[in-house]
Order: sequence, then C-alpha cells, then structure tokens
Amino acid sequence: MTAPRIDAKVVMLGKESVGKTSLVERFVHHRFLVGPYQNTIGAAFVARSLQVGDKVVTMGIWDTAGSERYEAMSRMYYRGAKAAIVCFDLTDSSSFLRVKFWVKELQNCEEHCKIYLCGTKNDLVEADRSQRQVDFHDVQDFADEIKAQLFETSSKTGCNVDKLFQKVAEDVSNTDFQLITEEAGVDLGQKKNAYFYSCCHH
Ligand SMILES: Nc1nc2c(ncn2[C@@H]2O[C@H](COP(=O)(O)OP(=O)(O)OP(=O)(O)O)[C@@H](O)[C@H]2O)c(=O)[nH]1
Repeated sequence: MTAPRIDAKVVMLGKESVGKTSLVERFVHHRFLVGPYQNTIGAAFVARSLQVGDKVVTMGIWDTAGSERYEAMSRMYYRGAKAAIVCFDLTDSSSFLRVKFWVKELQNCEEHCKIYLCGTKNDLVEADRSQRQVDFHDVQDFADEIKAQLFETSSKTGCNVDKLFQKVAEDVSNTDFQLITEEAGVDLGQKKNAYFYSCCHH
C-alpha cells in the first residue's frame, strides 16, 4: 500500500534581505550560498517532500520577494497557503515591525493559514550577542498572543532549519482537512469544515 500523500502550499514572507531565500535553499538543497546578495523578484517556487509517520507531505514553497515594491504580488502567493513562515532578521529590529504587518494581513485575509515566526541569522547573534536587535522574550510574547510557533534559525549553519519545516509538515499532516486529499472513502457529511477549506484553497 502506498503512503497517503498530502500537498501543502507554504509561503515565505518578510522584509527584504531577512534571509527567506537562504532558508529555502538550506532546507531544499542543504547549502548556503555565499556571494553578492540577489533580491528575489516576484517569487520563486520549490517543492520538497517530508515523511511524517505513514504520510508523505509535499510542501510547495513560495519564496516571495521582500521588497515593498512587490507587496501586492505577495498577496497572491499567500492565498490558500496552509502555512506562512514569517521571517525577521534577529540583527534588524525594523524587520520585526514588518512581521506585524504580515501577521495582520494573514489574520485578515487568510485566517486558516497557520503562522510560524522565524528569527533568522542566529549565527550572527551567537557569534556576537551585541548584534541582537530583537529580544527573544518580546517575540515569544507576540507569538503566544497570535498562537504562532517561534523558531530562531541560521541558514549558514543549518541550525533549526529542518526542525522548522518538519514542524510545518507535521502540523499539515495532523489537520483533518487533509483527509480529503487522500483518494479513498472521504465522507463529506462528516467533514464539512474540511470541505469548506478545500473550496477556498485556490
Ligand atoms: N550570516 C547569515 N547571513 C544570512 C543568513 N541568511 C541569509 N543571510 C544573508 O542575508 C542576505 C539576504 O539573504 P536572502 O536569503 O537573499 O534574503 P531574502 O529574504 O530572500 O531577500 P529578498 O529576496 O530581497 O526578499 C544574503 O547576503 C545572505 O547571505 C544566515 O542565516 N546567516
């Protein structure tokens, strides 16, 4: 018997240069690209599957451009997303203000999308604590308030990157609306919420 397959749309959001592309690059290709920073234009798409228990979760990841000039486009990419990884740079306090903007957007427009807060470039603050501009407890309080999970990652060292995406995959596989993606025996009468979610998913 083949493992049940689940597809999930995941969107990366956050101010430009916080490290969204680097996070995806680390997770999908296990590497950290050095060289001149190249901003994302529009958005990029990659997919990676993870095994969660007896299921295979394929995450289709939309890596959006952080520049405010592409803001209207980013809205297209979070539509129907099951998870949003909202990133900020631990060494840049202004990037955390931008997190609040995206969280409001998601709460207003995509209420079923689960939010993960991700403080990036943890290696820089580990190397020099004076580099930290975003207090861990402030972010944790905010995460509790919006019922989001909080991760601090480094795409350079790989710290917590797999853990973050594994958690996203586990949460996706645990939500009951996923059952409709399985081929056999879905009783829509018992899964009204699930069906509703699916209708809104394009
Ligand atoms: N030290 C360190 N630098 C990082 C890390 N993640 C990203 N960077 C650097 O930060 C810069 C921006 O990274 P990107 O991943 O391109 O940022 P982005 O959020 O995708 O940027 P946009 O495409 O403009 O939205 C690059 O120079 C990266 O090398 C990290 O974990 N540690």
